[in-house]
Amino acid sequence: MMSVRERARKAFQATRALGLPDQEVTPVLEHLLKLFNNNWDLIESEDYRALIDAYFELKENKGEDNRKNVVGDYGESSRLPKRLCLQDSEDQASPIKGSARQILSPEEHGKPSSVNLQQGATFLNKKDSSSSGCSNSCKKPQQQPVTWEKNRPLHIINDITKGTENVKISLVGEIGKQELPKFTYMRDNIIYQDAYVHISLARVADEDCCSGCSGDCLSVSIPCACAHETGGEFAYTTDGQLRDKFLKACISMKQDPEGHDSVYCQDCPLERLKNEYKPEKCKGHLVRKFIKECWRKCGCNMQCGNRVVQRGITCKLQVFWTREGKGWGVKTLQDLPKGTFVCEYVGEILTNTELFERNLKGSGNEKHTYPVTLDADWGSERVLKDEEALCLDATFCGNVARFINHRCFDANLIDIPVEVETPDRHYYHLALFTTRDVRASEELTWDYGIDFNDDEHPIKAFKCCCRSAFCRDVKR
Ligand SMILES: C[S@@+](CC[C@H](N)C(=O)[O-])C[C@H]1O[C@@H](n2cnc3c(N)ncnc32)[C@H](O)[C@@H]1O
Repeated sequence: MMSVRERARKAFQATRALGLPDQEVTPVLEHLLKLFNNNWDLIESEDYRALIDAYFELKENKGEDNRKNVVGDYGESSRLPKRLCLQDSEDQASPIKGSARQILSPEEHGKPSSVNLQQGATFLNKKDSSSSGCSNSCKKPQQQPVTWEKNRPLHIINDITKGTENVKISLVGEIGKQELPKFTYMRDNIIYQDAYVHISLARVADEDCCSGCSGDCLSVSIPCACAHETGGEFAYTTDGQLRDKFLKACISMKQDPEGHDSVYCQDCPLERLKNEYKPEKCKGHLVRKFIKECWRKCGCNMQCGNRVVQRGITCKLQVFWTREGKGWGVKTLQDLPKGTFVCEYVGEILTNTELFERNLKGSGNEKHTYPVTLDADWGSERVLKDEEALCLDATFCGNVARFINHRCFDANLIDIPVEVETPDRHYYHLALFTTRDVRASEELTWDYGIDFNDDEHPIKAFKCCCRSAFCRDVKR
């Protein structure tokens, strides 16, 4: 059991990470403790969400000049900050639900009383500059911590994962301002219909696993067969981060694709989609670096250091509404060192043809799109059959990664292919790792690798609002 002193120290550590001065946080903390009957769990839940929101609400209400009177601002009222309106998806147990219900008055609760994340989302993208309201003249080289600006009631879903992940992932929006996302949360990829993904132990050759190992493969002096893919050295360090050299090579490949090897399909599935009868020549696919994780045929245990992605999300993340016209986005609620695994991009596994057919069924006016092509193996010698040219589509079913927005060139995440269950490279996992140290409350982004000038691409590019100094969407 942590002492009060220790708990207070941790609370200040969290607020300091956001740049909030201790002397201003102290009275807010004291007030909330009184309100919550010294229940520290309520202060600590959601990464000190109640404390941080109370602080910002007060600041916004009173303005810079009145900060010194912070204690008096709450007076003896037993109200929660009105921006805190807590909701759960119906089958979730929220740590603050009981207390929130007791404390909030009906008008403070706001309108909606329950949230369902249902199926039935939209699909295709539209180059819609009017709704985004952004232009490339508003560039900033660095991503900034995300905080709430306006004094509006907040809408919080305690856990969008409905208990399927190791950690809860909350969603925060402004009531009445934006529609809640409609999709089914899924922790793992699932085949939609025609995709050929053959997972069988018989397909895993002896040289593709380490049946002779035991315990943790990273703790032995001579790396086992599972390190062959990454040049005889595991991709991970014993701290669970990506090895710097490996990460650097992946980033360099992403940032300078022309300077790296590409392979060309004999009959490119992407070109076939653009023009079935007269496909153009393959434009090339980058030869990607793969991570290979130990799996079921390996002798090591689940805690083996070479099993990171398959153990799932461990970082504290939050879905929030972005202000730049990108829709929902994801931020981290904790500092993340460089090379940290954040999450996998999860969706339905579709063939490219199925994706194309889905596109045709859509209205063409959908604002956001969620497909990612699994083309890291498309350039191998053989011709890919249709059922082997795959993509992940998170439109209807997916995990938190479906909310992560794009940033050109200097994104703080990078996508890396990961082999887990099958050595067949037309199916693999796509994992997102930090490219640098990321501070708590920064928005997480990855470079989707979009060519904003490719007007022929079956999925139209959006108007980019990434604000990177290196934004590639310069034409418009
Ligand atoms: C995978 S989703 C990301 C989550 C999405 N923002 C949402 O609200 O569900 C991709 C879509 O988000 C939007 N988006 C992502 N990054 C963007 C950016 N840099 N600029 C503008 N829109 C962006 C685009 O509409 C894109 O089709």
